[in-house]
Amino acid sequence: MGKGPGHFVLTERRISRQNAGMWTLVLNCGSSSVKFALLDPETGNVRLSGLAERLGSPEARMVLVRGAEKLEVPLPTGDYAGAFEVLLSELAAQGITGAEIAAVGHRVVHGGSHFSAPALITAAVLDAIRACVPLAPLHNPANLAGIAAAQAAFPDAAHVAVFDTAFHQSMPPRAYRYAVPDEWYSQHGVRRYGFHGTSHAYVAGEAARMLGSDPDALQLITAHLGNGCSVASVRSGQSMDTSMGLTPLEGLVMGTRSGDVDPNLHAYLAREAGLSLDEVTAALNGKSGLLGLSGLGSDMRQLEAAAADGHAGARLAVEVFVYRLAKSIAAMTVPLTRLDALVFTGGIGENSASVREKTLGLLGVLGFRLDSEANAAAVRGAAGRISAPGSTPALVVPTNEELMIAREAARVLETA
Ligand SMILES: Nc1ncnc2c1ncn2[C@@H]1O[C@H](COP(=O)(O)OP(=O)(O)O)[C@@H](O)[C@H]1O
Ligand SMILES: CC(=O)OP(=O)(O)O
Ligand SMILES: [Mg+2]
Repeated sequence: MGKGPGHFVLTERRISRQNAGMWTLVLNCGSSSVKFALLDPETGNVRLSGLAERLGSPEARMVLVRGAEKLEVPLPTGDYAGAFEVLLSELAAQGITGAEIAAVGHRVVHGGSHFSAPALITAAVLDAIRACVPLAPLHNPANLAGIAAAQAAFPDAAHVAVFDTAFHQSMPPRAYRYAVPDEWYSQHGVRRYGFHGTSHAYVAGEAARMLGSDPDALQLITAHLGNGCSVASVRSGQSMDTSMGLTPLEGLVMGTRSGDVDPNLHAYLAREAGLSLDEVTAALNGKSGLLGLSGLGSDMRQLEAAAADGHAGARLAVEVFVYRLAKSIAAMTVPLTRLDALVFTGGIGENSASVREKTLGLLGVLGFRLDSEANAAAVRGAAGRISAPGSTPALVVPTNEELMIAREAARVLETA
């Protein structure tokens, strides 16, 4: 383990920070992409960030962002190891050695019921992440491969897993239990886990700052609307309920995911269309949602433009997306005694004034009235209140999962 100045010294049970001011690398390894950011968890200052896409294909490439500069690098091997090699040489080019990376914070999608907080990655933690592979077959294997590649590339750093599910471990049984045979829960872990916890927690904290309130006194609904979408009910800084479930397929309409459907769908399509379980599951995850409804694409920007041009499928997709979102937001009021604010975040929540306007338009019953000017201004990273005076407050709060993961990783090191 690292012993030089500026390293975290890892002993079996203890870690001590020898030198502040080191960098934290945040990694979000998906099935075909790696997102990363090198930042200072105290200031949030991002030194370098990037995205490696189309891994596993000959077109694999990495886009590196240094300040205002963007640079595209091909990845001939197309794998995680190749992506880390490019990252290491880019760090070296910037005068940062791997040894200056004190911690690597890994986004891990599914932690099951094992984790209600981030964890220093040990053999036991890796076993627990592996045990959750059947619950997240698309996400967790990629997270594990990313951890292995990063441990090889940055052997002296402390590696910390930050789980999407952890924040939602505070949900009570009435929110996380499904009405199914008890042994499915007790023997197979069939329950609601919820995801995007890092983002829901971050924007709830930022909303409290914007409102000038104590987070412990606030009752919020947070809507994370990216490629994956979920809403959460957050009371006193704790998740009380959320729309995603056993897996990230449940709940809202998403880019390519269906969200809620009738649970008889698999059996019906097997009988009527001769589809296998795997084929239906793959279509519900990859060919449904905005893509399935529009027949055009999964990208909200593209669909809004096509809808404006009169494309019927795009119009329907946006309409169903918004209707289902509003319905889920209404459902998230149930654990609350009042609603202090609704918070929009994620690529769609932070940028689509039109989705926000339509959603609040369906939620007049909850006391929402839009401030159109403020709504139009809250785009491209601008935070703000988009509700009119006297309305139930609605806010736009840009998420920053990377900063939250970096802070969580730093917190694990400080308390270990
Ligand atoms: N200006 C915009 N107007 C509408 N939608 C937008 C805009 N900018 C980004 N989006 C949408 O945000 C979504 C991606 O969200 P993002 O949070 O970046 O995704 P991810 O979940 O992959 O991190 C896409 O549907 C994209 O079209
Ligand atoms: C868990 C999940 O849905 O993540 P993402 O939105 O990154 O796909
Ligand atoms: Mg995102």
